[in-house]
Amino acid sequence: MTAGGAAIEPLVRIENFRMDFGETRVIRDLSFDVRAGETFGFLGSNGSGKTTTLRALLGIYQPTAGVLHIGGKVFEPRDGVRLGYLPEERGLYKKEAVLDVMVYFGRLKGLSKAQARSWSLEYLDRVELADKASTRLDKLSGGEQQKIQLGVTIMNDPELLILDEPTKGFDPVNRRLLMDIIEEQKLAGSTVIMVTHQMEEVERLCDRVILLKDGTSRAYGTVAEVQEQFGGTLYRITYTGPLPGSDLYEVTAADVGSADLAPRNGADETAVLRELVTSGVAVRSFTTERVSLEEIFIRVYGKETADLT
Ligand SMILES: Nc1ncnc2c1ncn2[C@@H]1O[C@H](COP(=O)(O)OP(=O)(O)OP(=O)(O)O)[C@@H](O)[C@H]1O
Repeated sequence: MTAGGAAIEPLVRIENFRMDFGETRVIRDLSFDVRAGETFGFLGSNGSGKTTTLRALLGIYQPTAGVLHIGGKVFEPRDGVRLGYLPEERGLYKKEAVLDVMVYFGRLKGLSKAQARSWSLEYLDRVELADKASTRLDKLSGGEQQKIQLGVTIMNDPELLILDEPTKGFDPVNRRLLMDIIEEQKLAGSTVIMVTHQMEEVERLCDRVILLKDGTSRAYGTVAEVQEQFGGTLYRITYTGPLPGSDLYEVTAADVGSADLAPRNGADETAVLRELVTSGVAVRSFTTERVSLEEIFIRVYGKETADLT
């Protein structure tokens, strides 16, 4: 709310979005918003409709029904917010030299040739590709090409950065480098929408998230709120002896002598511990952990979904 009490229009607003491809309904009824300045995690299993939603938001697909607005209106490429979009399908002009391709895109995005060149050289240095400036793009590895594509995406200092699986196919070191670059964009004030399957990236970067399932929202809110929706905490125990089932907890992970227990039916730490001891489990350690997004993801999309609600 503003000081005067008027609601602030979110930068992205999606309301009652529906998307059919012929007879197939991919998005059923999806509503969420993305506020200016936040980093928003767009999560869901393969084929749940994330890319479809982004394409409809950017006018690549015509929605079957619903409102998809950026900056209060339907997106128009050359009008409105400055956008950086890293699509799921990658591809740049592969027969040209890296620096030439970057400068070309910089010019398309409104930079002068000198600005595009100096920005690109600095970026190439940052992503450890300074020695590849004159190399043809198709001589670069897949990950190296992706670094160039991310550079092209962010070089116009976008107000809204939409990244469809930005770190897909990267090794851990380069993934961290890419995350650092995205975080810098966030700190510089960009609004970021990020599709990712990497929960540690979400926990590191995202202010709010949505989990898409069966064409609609399964969970939505800040990372802490989503964790709370899924019980908030779990109990990690080490023990000896058998571990019986109980109405007070669900075993969500188990190894030899250790297990994670998600409380059920309103049980708290004391109730779960008492239940374990009463049923003869020799508890060696008992700690309370915050349920991770990874765990939530598995519960929503894995075979235990039926036990959730
Ligand atoms: N143009 C299209 N015509 C028909 N079906 C489509 C089209 N585009 C997407 N789909 C279908 O819509 C569903 C959602 O696809 P989408 O690419 O949006 O999923 P996603 O959540 O981005 O998946 P992933 O995580 O695997 O990238 C899939 O079943 C896909 O086959």
